Amino acid sequence: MRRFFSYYTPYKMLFFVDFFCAVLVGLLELAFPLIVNLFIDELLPSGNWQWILFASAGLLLVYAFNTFMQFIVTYWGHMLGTNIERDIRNDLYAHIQRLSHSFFDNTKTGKLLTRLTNDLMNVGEMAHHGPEDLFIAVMTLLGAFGVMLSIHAELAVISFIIVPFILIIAIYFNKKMTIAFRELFSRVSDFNHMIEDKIGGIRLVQAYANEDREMDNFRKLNEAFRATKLKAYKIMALNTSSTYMLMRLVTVFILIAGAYYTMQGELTFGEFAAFILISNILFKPLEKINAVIELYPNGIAGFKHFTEILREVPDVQEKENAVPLTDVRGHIEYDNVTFGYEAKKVLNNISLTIHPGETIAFVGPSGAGKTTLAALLPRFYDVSGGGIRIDGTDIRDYTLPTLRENIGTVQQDVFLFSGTLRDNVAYGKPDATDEEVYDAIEKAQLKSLVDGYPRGLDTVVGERGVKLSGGQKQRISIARMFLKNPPILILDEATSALDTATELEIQKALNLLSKGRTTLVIAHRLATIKNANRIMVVTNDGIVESGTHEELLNIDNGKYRALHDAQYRFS
Ligand SMILES: Nc1ncnc2c1ncn2[C@@H]1O[C@H](COP(=O)(O)OP(=O)(O)OP(=O)(O)O)[C@@H](O)[C@H]1O
Repeated sequence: MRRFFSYYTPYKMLFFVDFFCAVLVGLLELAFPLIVNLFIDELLPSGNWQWILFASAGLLLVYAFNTFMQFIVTYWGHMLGTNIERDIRNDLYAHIQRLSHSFFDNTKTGKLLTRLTNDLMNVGEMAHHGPEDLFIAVMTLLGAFGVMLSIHAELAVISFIIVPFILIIAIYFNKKMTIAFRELFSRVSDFNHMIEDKIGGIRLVQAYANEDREMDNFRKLNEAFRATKLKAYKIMALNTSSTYMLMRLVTVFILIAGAYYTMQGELTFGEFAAFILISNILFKPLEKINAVIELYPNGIAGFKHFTEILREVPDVQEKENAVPLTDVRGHIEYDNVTFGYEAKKVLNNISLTIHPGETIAFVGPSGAGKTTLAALLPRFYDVSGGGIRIDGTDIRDYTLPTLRENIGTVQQDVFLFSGTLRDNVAYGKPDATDEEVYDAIEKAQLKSLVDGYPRGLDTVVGERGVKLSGGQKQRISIARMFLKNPPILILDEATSALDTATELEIQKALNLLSKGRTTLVIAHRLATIKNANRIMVVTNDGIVESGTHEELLNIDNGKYRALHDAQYRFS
């Protein structure tokens, strides 16, 4: 709760103005019953029209003032809520961005989507309505009770006898609603995850003609969602209707007791009428309390989810005294490196040295750990044993952004953002000029593609680059790398999606790019890495062979030779 209230701190002024106006709005509602009292007991018997008009004008003024206050409460109150919602969302997104790859390996994107949208909207509503409505309600109840007391103490107490019961019922249902909404939240999250997954994979669904099966799954989830929602609404309906009944009991109590006291001469007709009207005003704060009680579980569940993610500590952390990685020579050492994904051990005591400017290729069977070996260098994951050094310093001693700025990775799965060609290429250097972007595009053999589009660099690539071919996407990621210009390169199957002719051209470009840079190449097609300074064969037993293409071919019964023979057997 302390964390929640800390979000109000920057908006103290807004909060107090909103609160003040809200209380005025609540209390000024009491003007009407009081004026009615005055009308019936004083003004009507006197027959003085001047006073009647004067009192009516006074009431009109109160209403005009209250209208203005209403505007402030509704607009500024929601401004407070939306400001807090925005701040929490910014904090959450900033934190999510800092989390490590392992978190994303194990977290559904749909869940994060729910956290960032639905959950926080509920938190925003609670932030605004929660304290404000409760406070208005309490103040209006106290104000009403005070006015009632000043008119007739006994009747005031009778009128309020039921109020505690209404509050007890509200608290009882609040507990039930909290549980129901927690379940509902989890369903929304499942739902978002499914939509994200299945709509993202719609091409696969259609290719396998699996629409009916997916529709069945969707129906089941949708039905579970409906059932959970209905459960929550049932509790809500029970709460609203029982509160309604109790509130109407208050009116009946006042009617009976008020009639009695009026007949006894303890109450004037005007006071009796005022009591009845105040009992109607009482409903408003009680309904507000009820509304907060309905809102609260949503908001609290949303905020709890937010704090859960905030408590996630990134596996990969920057040391306090980390230094920036600058003037990189590109000397890399893997020293007895051990690593595993959770329980699964992938790398065992790997040691290797890569000299500045060298191109080292990793080949070997699928799943042996080549990609993992490279992913440890930019610290997407941290080693569980041993260490990796760049230019003699452990990579954990460098600041994370400078380490990653100096390492460029062209991956097997190219991710393009929905946007233009320019946006995607310039992602490597957001402040790049058009000349620089064109230069990178030319080097990545993309010029003819860009020139072929009427809108050139402003061509929209579609979600995840769906309007481009695999080879084109790969060349865009290579163009990005030309712009980023890092001293250390990781090319993970960088040319795998290219036809042989384009591959040769790109290979030339990549050779140019890797000149003077330390380059780690992961490749299955041996033709692309023949000229590497050294080739390492990685298997489940670690690095089993190392040498130049020729040296490795000459090893009798060698693994590299076997891979080579298998690839060239039919050529
Ligand atoms: N994020 C992950 N979480 C858990 N296990 C993983 C993860 N990424 C890879 N693995 C596992 O680690 C092992 C090594 O995977 P890696 O991708 O490094 O192999 P690779 O040699 O690059 O394979 P390929 O040549 O097919 O790309 C595999 O068994 C794989 O299933």
